[in-house]
Amino acid sequence: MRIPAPDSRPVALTIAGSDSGGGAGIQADLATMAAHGVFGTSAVTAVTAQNTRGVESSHVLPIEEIEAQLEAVTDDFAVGAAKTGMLATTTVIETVADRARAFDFPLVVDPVMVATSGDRLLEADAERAYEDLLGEATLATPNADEAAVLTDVAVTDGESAREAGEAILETGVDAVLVKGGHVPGERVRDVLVTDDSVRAFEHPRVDTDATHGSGCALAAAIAARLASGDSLESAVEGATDFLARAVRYSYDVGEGDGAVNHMAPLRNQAAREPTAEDVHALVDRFVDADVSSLVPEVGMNVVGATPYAESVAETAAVEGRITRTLSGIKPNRGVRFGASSHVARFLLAAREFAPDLRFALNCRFDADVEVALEERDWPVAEYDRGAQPSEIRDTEGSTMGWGARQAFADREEPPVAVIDRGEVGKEALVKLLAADPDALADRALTLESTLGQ
Ligand SMILES: Cc1ncc(CO)c(N)n1
Repeated sequence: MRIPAPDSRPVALTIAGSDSGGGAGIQADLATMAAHGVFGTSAVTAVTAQNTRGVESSHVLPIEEIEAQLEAVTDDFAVGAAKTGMLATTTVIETVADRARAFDFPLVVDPVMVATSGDRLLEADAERAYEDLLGEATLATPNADEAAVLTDVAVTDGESAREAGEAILETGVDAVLVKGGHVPGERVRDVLVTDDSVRAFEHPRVDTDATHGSGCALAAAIAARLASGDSLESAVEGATDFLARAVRYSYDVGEGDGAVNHMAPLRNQAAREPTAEDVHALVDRFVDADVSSLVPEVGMNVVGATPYAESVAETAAVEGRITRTLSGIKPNRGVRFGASSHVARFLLAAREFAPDLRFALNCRFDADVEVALEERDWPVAEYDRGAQPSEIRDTEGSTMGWGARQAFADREEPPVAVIDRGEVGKEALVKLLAADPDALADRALTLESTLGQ
């Protein structure tokens, strides 16, 4: 027999409704907790018949059954934090408020009233019951609509968010996160208000309607992080970052708008090693094929982004680049995450337009390369460094983001090669991009053999 190796985990609890569609409610909360390395327990308040299009019907469990679940969980597990979602009726809210008096762990209350689809999840007039529950809570996470119902303050900007947060603090809750998802604007601003501080957490807005389950995921992520020992501020910071990625890489499921991707951050983490191996294998292929004729003076780099990469630290590349030798080419050091700045930033900026692009490299560029590219008849774009406004160069500190925007914006088909003709002191280069390593290798090797003809 083998000895067991038990895995000890923080425990979190969700008190919420079931979403048969899987994107919100209990299902979202447990997935989010699992994605945070936290063991998730649950007390189901109601069962909804729901999908990505809307809520068909909803059945509230008998109050004794909700209490029995709360009792079963808190009696046995060392719960580190809890969250509430759909509580459905005044009676359920009051029961949870009553139970919460004995909780010795933080409680996050997401005052769920209406689903993203527009369907009600709380009986009419039950909103007032939230006051008692909030009095027992560590954090409330209202969106602008919920904040307006709870306070009569219309949340339209940072100032009104603070005002609404302060009004909700009157219930006795320790902190309020007034979410900005429903407030129009280029950036989403979630404002955390406590008795002695106000702090905004900002993210660029993702142009999507696939936000089903976003509020559930955010509150569950905060609870999971609190259960793991985070401070409130760092739990909110980590959870809003988590949600930003879950929204950008939403699940394309169902006929409706789709749901947030609770697993994107975890899958991204898990993809690091295979991504680094892909870069390694690409470098080996290029060394074996001796693509010297493609290697620029500054050296070539080969970059691989994890599938949900958002930063240079999530791209693998060759440390010290690949350079020419007397007998061929060689990578100067190993493959490491964050090793490329130039090509990695270009790839990340290109992913703002074509998010499936994951691999890129930079090649030498001259008139022969240009002829070879023309012969292949690939979609090719270019940008002119000289045309870059100096303010952008100063604020972004690099030409890569701007260059990618020039090359990718307003095109039907993303380019597979992007020419940078350089300028005085900047070598001309062409960058090749692809969704998978084989496509990148094929393009590089095809370009190399076309050049050799
Ligand atoms: C069960 C349930 N809880 C919460 C929400 C809010 O998105 C939903 N749609 N369904």
